[in-house]
Amino acid sequence: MSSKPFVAQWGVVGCGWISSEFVMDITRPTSLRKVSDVSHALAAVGSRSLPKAEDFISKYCPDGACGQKDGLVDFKPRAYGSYKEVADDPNVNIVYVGTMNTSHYDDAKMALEAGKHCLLEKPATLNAAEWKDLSGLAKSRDLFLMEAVWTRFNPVMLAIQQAVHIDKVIGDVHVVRSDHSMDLYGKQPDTHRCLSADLAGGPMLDVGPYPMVWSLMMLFRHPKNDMSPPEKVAGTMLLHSTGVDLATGWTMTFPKIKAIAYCTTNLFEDTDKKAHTRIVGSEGEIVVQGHTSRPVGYTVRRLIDPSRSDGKYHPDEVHDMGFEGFGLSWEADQVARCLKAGLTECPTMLHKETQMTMEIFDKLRLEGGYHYLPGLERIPLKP
Ligand SMILES: NC(=O)C1=CN([C@@H]2O[C@H](COP(=O)(O)OP(=O)(O)OC[C@H]3O[C@@H](n4cnc5c(N)ncnc54)[C@H](OP(=O)(O)O)[C@@H]3O)[C@@H](O)[C@H]2O)C=CC1
Ligand SMILES: O=C1OC[C@@H](O)[C@H](O)[C@H]1O
Repeated sequence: MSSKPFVAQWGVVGCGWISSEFVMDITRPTSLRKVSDVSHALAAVGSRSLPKAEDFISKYCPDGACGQKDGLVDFKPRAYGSYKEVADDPNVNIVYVGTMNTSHYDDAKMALEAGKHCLLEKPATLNAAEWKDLSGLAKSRDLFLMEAVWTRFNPVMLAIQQAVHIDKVIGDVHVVRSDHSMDLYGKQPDTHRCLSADLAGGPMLDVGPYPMVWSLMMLFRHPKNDMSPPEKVAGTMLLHSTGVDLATGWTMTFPKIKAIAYCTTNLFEDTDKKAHTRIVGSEGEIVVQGHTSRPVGYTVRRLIDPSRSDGKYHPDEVHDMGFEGFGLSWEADQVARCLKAGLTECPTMLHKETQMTMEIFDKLRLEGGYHYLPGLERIPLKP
């Protein structure tokens, strides 16, 4: 006899684009992805404007999420004209923060102080000091907190991790090259959230987490690296007239496994969707397809004779793993499992990985000359 699934009861704050993808993904039937241990309910949606929250619910989730459609809970989603009311709603046990970078810290803190778990969009905070404070607050209250780096939970990422770490299909991994760039410069106004200093824009904070996640999942989390942080991190940044970065590149070394990551991001070009991330080992390479944040497949290219450097490969092994939806459901399912198990952090997206990422971004920003406008950081970096 199958037992009833655990239901995560979500409250969503911010009625923008990614929040709409999130609620549509938690509305998709869990059976489509063969999940039966957890489910999702949408308890509340909050916006700075009540009519916007009402419109959001009627457009994306009038009947709630999959758990409501399956009759697992009996409440409907409620609309609120403030974020605080979402956190205070008794049906909400976890708040999804889908607001601007500049209010992530405040919105997550508000949720935690209301006694609610929190899934916080990337970049988690503006600096490492803010994240340290938030993660300490979550721990002290025995609450779950996670930065929403959804790519970690994508089955393509997990299949490649298995192929590289366990099945060793490319031998010893030595190089990860990963890019996430977007063609926005000169095509969007400087008020766009990715170009604006008021909104702490720039590609490093916006899409830099994706080259980072490929590097961390392949190298930092390599069993032989034993979660040792990169020994050396070096970067270069090109600044926009608004003060945010327009292009940033950084390298990270992992000497325990003789590996290096080359990460890049800019606002001048759209990343090549057929080869955004390349993982190279002693016996071949893996080339990832799709968006850097949303991989949909990968190709394994095995060297015919790994002892030679003649560039001759066996025929490509193509793994097409396309899926329906945006791809946030796996992340939501994993968060629900963590809540069910009473965890305060997710084993595959640890607080210390967000901390390390924020420290690297702080270093790249300071060395690159990207300084936030006064007052944006709630906890300023120590000089
Ligand atoms: N995981 C992923 O794939 C993605 C993650 N993101 C992340 O999600 C966050 C939101 O991005 P996105 O959804 O694209 O942005 P949108 O502009 O579509 O929406 C952001 C929402 O933030 C709220 N908000 C709060 N303060 C402000 C403000 N001062 N100005 C404007 N909006 C404000 C608004 O909600 P309201 O008006 O309802 O209060 C707005 O709708 C970003 O931090 C981004 O990094 C973004 C895209 C993809
Ligand atoms: O996280 C993201 O992924 C997709 C991009 O389009 C978006 O700007 C970014 O925030």
